[in-house]
Amino acid sequence: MRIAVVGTGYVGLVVGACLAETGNDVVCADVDAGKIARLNAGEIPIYEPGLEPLVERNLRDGRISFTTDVGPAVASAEIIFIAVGTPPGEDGSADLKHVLAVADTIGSNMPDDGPEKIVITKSTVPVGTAAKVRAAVARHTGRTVHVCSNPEFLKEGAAVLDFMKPDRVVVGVDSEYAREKLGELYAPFVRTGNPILFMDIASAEITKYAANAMLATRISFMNMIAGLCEAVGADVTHVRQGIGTDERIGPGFLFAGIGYGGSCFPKDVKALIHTLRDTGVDASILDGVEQVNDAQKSVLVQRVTERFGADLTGRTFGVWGLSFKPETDDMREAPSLTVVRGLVERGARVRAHDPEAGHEAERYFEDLITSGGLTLCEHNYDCLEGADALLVLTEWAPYRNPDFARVRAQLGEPVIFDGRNLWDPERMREAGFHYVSIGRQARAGSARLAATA
Ligand SMILES: NC(=O)c1ccc[n+]([C@@H]2O[C@H](COP(=O)([O-])OP(=O)(O)OC[C@H]3O[C@@H](n4cnc5c(N)ncnc54)[C@H](O)[C@@H]3O)[C@@H](O)[C@H]2O)c1
Ligand SMILES: O=c1ccn([C@@H]2O[C@H](COP(=O)(O)OP(=O)(O)O[C@H]3O[C@H](CO)[C@@H](O)[C@H](O)[C@H]3O)[C@@H](O)[C@H]2O)c(=O)[nH]1
Repeated sequence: MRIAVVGTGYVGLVVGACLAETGNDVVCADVDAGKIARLNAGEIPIYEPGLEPLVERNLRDGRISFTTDVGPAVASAEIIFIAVGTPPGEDGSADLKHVLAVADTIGSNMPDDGPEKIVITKSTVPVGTAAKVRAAVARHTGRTVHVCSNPEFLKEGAAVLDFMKPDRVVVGVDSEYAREKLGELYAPFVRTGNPILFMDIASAEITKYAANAMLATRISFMNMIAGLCEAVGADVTHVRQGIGTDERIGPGFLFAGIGYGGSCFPKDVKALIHTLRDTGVDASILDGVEQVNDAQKSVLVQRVTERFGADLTGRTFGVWGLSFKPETDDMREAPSLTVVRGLVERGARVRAHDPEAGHEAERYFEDLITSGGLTLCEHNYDCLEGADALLVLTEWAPYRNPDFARVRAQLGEPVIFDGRNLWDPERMREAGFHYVSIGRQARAGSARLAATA
């Protein structure tokens, strides 16, 4: 099938490459000329495991191409994916300006004849958006288009695998033609028996937000329980195992940490709250989810000030991990933004390392780097030179089994604040570290119940 994917970011590029891999003829269009130039030169602008060989192979075999000419790309395609960003507006609602700009381009480039066209919202968009896309196209043309909602559930860091072997494909349609075409398009991806769930468009649009909000709720719930564990001297790891083995709950997405980040959960929870309020539905569960998450991002800075005092002037801290999670260079809404800024604002200097997000960190922390508050290090051990303590913010694999003797020798004091619960508290204590993690030890002054037990 001839496919156009408009928006060649994390989602658009993965969708385009995976659809090319199954034999489709794909053109990826984006208004960012720099990005398209790099892609045409065979360079992948993001770090995403497995993506580079996929793009290379399909580029070489002529099944994928990249262009800034959005108009001709959508004019010649029979299936058009809209995969542009839907950032939060000032009120938290999803800003649809890029989506509707693409719809406008589709309408104004509609050929007078040729095969029927399917327009798919792949971007995460609030319920009711398909109707707005349809209206934007219809302003330019009398031709009918089949507008569908096909939300994407891929995770960064595992995007190619998630798209190739999805748990499910959700498709909101209101025509038999679109249902058949999308059934054919996705057939190679659901061969192993995972379902394509066809439904009405509104339900598909809501499904995406419901999935992300449910996952974000689990995380905030576990961070709340971690706070309780710290207050009474219990261990959130045991609680996680204790509840995750109940098959009604399941083991995934129950890891306490320093809050969820990334380009999706924070913005999608906000957008769903906005939709709920707009429609007069109580949003208090999600208000709580956000509140817990905002507080959780500051937990490590609080622990640092409990140990070193509110004024951190003259202190230096080593930081391992800046991306919002491992296996990605993405720093959008990363907890590291709160933690690193929090330390520097209190007078500290930070020496940080990330295996892939260095170039993003240069952008996000330009001011701190210029002022000397933050130094980015080539190697994770370089961060520890002259540092008072180490903070672990992202659970990258190379951080999991460090040379603890070297860590101890390099640190001014053997103090580690672990935001991702990488190590066993007892073993860390035996190794001579003052080790602070999330929800696994009673906090000084808050071990009320444990002390009285
Ligand atoms: N990143 C994820 O893991 C993920 C997963 C599922 C769904 N989503 C959703 O998918 C959408 C895209 O997310 P992303 O992370 O890929 O965003 P992104 O910012 O990485 O990419 C968006 C791209 O769209 C381009 N663009 C903007 N306006 C355009 C226009 N008018 N014409 C052509 N190109 C245009 C931008 O230049 C950019 O390259 C969002 O709605 C997001 O919520 C993201
Ligand atoms: O038990 C957990 C699991 C995750 N996280 C954090 O949650 C955030 C999001 O993680 P993850 O969901 O793995 O990453 P994303 O790439 O943002 O993917 C989410 O957002 C995408 C965009 O909508 C969806 O497509 C995916 O299904 C959904 O998992 C990260 O900061 C993680 O550190 C935790 O704190 N505890």
